This record gives sequence, C-alpha cells and structure tokens, in this order.
Amino acid sequence: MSSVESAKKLAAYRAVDENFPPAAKVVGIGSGSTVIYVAERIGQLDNKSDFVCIPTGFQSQQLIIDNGLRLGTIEQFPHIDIAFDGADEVAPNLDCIKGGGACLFQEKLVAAAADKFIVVADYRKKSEVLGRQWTQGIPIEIVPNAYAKVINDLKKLGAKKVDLRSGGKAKAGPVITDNHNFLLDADFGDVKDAKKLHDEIKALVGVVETGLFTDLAQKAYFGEENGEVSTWTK
Ligand SMILES: O=C[C@H](O)[C@H](O)[C@H](O)COP(=O)(O)O
Repeated sequence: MSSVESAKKLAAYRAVDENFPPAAKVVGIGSGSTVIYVAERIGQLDNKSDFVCIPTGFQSQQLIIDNGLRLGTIEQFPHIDIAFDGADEVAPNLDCIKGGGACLFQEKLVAAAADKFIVVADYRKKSEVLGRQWTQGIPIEIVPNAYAKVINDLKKLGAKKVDLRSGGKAKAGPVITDNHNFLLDADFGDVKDAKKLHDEIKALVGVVETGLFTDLAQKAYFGEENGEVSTWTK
C-alpha cells in the first residue's frame, strides 16, 4: 500500500474508532477514496444491524451495500447522529473544499443533517489557506442550462478561471452529477473568507450548492506520511 493510501486508511480507522457512538441509529457515509476505509471499519462493527447508513451519492451507496451495512435514505432519516466524509482541502478552522469527486450537494445535505461531522483525509489535504492545495477551483454544482450565465457571474465575483467540468476520456462532454446537474470549477485563488464567498456564489441563480463547507466539521483526522494520525478540532 502506498504512503498516501495507508494514510487514508489510518485516518479513517482512527476517526471511526474514536467517534462512532455506541448508540448511533443513523450514520452518514461520505464519498471518495478515503471514505472507503470508513465504510470498511464501520462494516467491522458487531452491532451493524442496530443503525442505518445514509449515502451521499451512488458510490457511497455501493460502499454501504458492499460492507453489509443497512441502507437508509435522507428522506426517511433527516436527522443523522454522525457523518464521516473526506475532503479535498481543509483549513485550520475546519472549513473545507469538497466536490472533487462531484458529490458535494448530497454530502452537504448529509453533513448539515448530522449532529457531528467528522472529516477524514491524508496529509496532502492540510492547508493554511483554502485554495492553495486544491488549485483546480471550487467545485460548484449548477442546473445545466444555467452554466454560461453562472460562468459570467463567477467571473464578475472575481474568479480567475472557471471550467465546466468535463468527463475527460470517460465521457464526451460535461460530468453529470448524481443529481443530474453540471459542475463548475471556479478558481478564486486564496479563499480568505470561505463563508462570505460561499454566500455570494450560492446567491447566483442557477447555483445548487458550493463545495465550500463552512461551520460544519467538528474534527478532522489526517493520516500522516510517517504512519501517525494528527487531528484538528474546532
Ligand atoms: O466529491 C467528492 C468528495 O467531496 C470527496 O469527499 C472529496 O473529493 C475527497 O475525496 P478523496 O477522499 O478521494 O480525496
């Protein structure tokens, strides 16, 4: 296993071991490559028939099923005890950039419904200022036919570059999210006030949600290159 992969696993296992409430009834499962290990660890619990897991997208749903966990929906269980998720970049105040894997809307829905939101990541995600490590831009989910207007709006707000995320070799044309929307990646450089920028972007007609997660995470676990785990707490 590479050092990055083992860092992800260490962070995920430690986060579950230290935070999973014994009496949990509803648990949010995020998306991405780090959360794979969260689902794996939760799947090793003896009491896994005692709680349901709420996914944040298609991949997350598969993780829940593949690890023998009970699947529920956010419509059935709008109050979540604890949610675990990865991040593309994390600032010391626990503001995050998320959505590198196109799952940001359902991730934010689950995080906002959770009493406790725990971030798991490897050492590359720590950042003094958002926008410095994750340089491809802030992921923004938009209604498809609004893309040209929202690109213009984002440039007026100060974005240096805005890309409509493409499917690359896997799909000609834009990435389609689990909610059948498009994604923009907007490069604002250093993000000094994530809440303010989120509010400005969210106010644009056509924007569904932004990948700026502010005031949501209570603790972040980082797997380090040397095999240790460090934490940041709000
Ligand atoms: O859309 C994807 C999510 O926000 C992921 O949680 C994020 O991209 C981090 O993923 P990974 O754990 O693979 O770095």
